[in-house]
Amino acid sequence: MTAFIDRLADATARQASMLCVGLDPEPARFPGAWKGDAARIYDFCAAIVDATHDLVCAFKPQIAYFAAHRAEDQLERLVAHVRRVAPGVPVILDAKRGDIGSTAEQYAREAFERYDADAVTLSPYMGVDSIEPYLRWDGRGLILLCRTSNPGGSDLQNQLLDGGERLYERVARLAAGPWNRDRRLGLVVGATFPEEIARVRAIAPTVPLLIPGVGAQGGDAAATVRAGWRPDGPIIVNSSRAVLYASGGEDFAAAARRVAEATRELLQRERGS
Ligand SMILES: O=C(O)c1cc(=O)[nH]c(=O)n1[C@@H]1O[C@H](COP(=O)(O)O)[C@@H](O)[C@H]1O
Repeated sequence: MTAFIDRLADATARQASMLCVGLDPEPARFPGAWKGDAARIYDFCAAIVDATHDLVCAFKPQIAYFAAHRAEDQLERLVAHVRRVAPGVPVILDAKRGDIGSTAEQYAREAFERYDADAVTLSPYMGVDSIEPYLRWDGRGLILLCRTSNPGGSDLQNQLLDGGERLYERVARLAAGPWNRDRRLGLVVGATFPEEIARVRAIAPTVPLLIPGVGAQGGDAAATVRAGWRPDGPIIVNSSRAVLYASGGEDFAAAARRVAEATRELLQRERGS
């Protein structure tokens, strides 16, 4: 299998996009007759995929939004749908897993076999043996939480370690160096913290950065590109709710496309400047 980082680079170049649309379906926010109907999760997400797949470098389904509604089968169908309509667009399964090796083997199987994801988000805090099982899956990407977008992310990730390095900086250094076999690792850094994005980019110049937090969380998309993008250092800027719920009406898919298009343009413009 081609490496995730190469598939991502292809999609970014072909679609001229650093935008990732996050698939976080909330039935309570579905339009019209679909409102509150968890059986429509696939239909809702497939409509978003159909409306945006030529504008994105990746899709990122968040597993909890499916599992909470016993809709894992709909997630499987959704990934198959992405494969059909947008075969070159990578799917990042946002699962934030982290466990001992034997359990991690099961999580890896879930992400890469059951859901056929190109990459998965992981917590790095159980150490290198907790991510090794995922590395056995040829070509798949592992994206480690580094400096998350939420306010409480500072509680632990900003702690100073012996030697003067912050915890998130240590994660970035490990992901750029000793842990990064075959360029398989990426890092999550929140759009809400552009200074930390720049710091992570300095430590890990070529590691792909998944950057959530633009749109609903108020992160600065332009500052994100300035801090994180390099010609040889890809960024994947995720927006979920701002795209999915751009309109609560029957025109939700067209409205999602408009927001995705505007966000893509904004990101591309900043890259050129
Ligand atoms: O790993 C993630 O994707 C993630 C990390 C992080 O630091 N912050 C963060 O918001 N996310 C996810 O990114 C998405 C953000 O959604 P919106 O705020 O609606 O764009 C959600 O699926 C979150 O679970």
